[in-house]
Amino acid sequence: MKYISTRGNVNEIGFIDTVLMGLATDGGLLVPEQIPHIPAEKLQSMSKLSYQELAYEIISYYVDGEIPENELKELINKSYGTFRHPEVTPVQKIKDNMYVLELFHGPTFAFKDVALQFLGNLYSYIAKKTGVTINILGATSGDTGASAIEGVRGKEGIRICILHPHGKVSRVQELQMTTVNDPTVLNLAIEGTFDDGQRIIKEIFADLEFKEKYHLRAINSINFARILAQTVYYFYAYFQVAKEQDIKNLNFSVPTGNFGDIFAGYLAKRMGLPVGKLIVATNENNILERFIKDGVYQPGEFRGTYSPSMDIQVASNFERYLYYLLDENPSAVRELMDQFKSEGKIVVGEELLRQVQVDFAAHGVRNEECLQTIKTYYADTNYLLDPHTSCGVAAYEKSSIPNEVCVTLSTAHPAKFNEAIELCNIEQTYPEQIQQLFDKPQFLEVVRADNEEIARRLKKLFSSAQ
Ligand SMILES: N[C@@H](CCOP(=O)(O)O)C(=O)O
Repeated sequence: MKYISTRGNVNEIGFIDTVLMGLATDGGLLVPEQIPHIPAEKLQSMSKLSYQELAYEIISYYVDGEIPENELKELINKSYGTFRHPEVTPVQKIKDNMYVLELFHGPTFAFKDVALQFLGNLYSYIAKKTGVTINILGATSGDTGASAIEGVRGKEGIRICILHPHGKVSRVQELQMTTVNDPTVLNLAIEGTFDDGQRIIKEIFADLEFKEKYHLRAINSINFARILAQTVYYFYAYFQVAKEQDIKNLNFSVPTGNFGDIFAGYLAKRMGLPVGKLIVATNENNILERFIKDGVYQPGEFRGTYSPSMDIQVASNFERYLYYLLDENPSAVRELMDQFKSEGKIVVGEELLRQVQVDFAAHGVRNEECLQTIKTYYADTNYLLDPHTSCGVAAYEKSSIPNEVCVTLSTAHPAKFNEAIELCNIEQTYPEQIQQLFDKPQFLEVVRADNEEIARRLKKLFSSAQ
């Protein structure tokens, strides 16, 4: 399997080099040259596998022999051995036609653990095998940061710097990241939004001399390994629901900000999984909803919401989707991305929009609607939704397919977002791992959202001895 850039100016590379490159050197995103297609009979045989066995099958298509079978299996087993549920990502039926895929049973209680436990172990494996240095730079709107730190901390030869928007993540998200006291971990709280952080890291990655000199690696979903690991749970969910229901195509409602999680579902569909509609659930930061409904991709004004992990304007993985929408034509992608840079928007015509709407539906959930959905579901089903999952469920309810079977991705545990839960007058019990965070000291520095300032901090962190 070879990987290429959505913008067409990177020579094809293998899986490990793709992981190490993160953001493509031409500014685009790396994608497989050809998406593998899994025949129906093979899918049938996969349906009985455990999560770990299934992960091995799916991931192997993309690793394509670069990691020996026993080592890849070991890496996968180690990654999912840290999950609190034997099924890793269990599916719960909430009501007729409505399932929730619980992705929050990993160490930091968010779906990011599914990919970042894997990526942390993968980086460690690559470092040991090849001797390369792994210095990670990432941006978070709340969940990726803690999950990435948890995925790599204590692993020899790995250092990590995470930017988060100061005061714009939940209390628990902040504590999960900033109570880590380790010289190899640097938390910078930037004065700005997640979009500022994501822009800064992309600009720093684009400085190829700096990237090479300091061995910068990515943990955000710009790294294809993130998408790949997230693809597995779409297959797993499909197989679990198919055991209970006679389904042909299964719909998924996906709370999304950076378009990574839903792009993983799109990839699963292109691999042959019978997926119906992918419902894009956003909050009031609804650039993706507007694109899917009207074909106009244009950032709006930042809105603080109860689902801070989705407080995102510019969705990184949108470019990967554009690449497929534009028939894998890198020049067309380049042209649109240049237009986005110069004019601040991308507009697609009616024909392309029709294609978009074949695969996707969308709903942007208002703040009040998010809280109301938490309250209603708690009252009716006794199931406590976190505010991101609540957006997913609300988007499903608003879509035109409420009589078809749908799985909503539950991206986080409600204990991470008590700010919203307490406004619903619901008292929750914190899991022990979260409760203990409240007594710990914090380690973070507040900095200006300024490339030079961040680069200065990085040089210091990445030049220090481990
Ligand atoms: N919602 C994310 C934002 C970063 O997204 P990623 O999938 O690219 O890591 C977060 O919680 O940090």
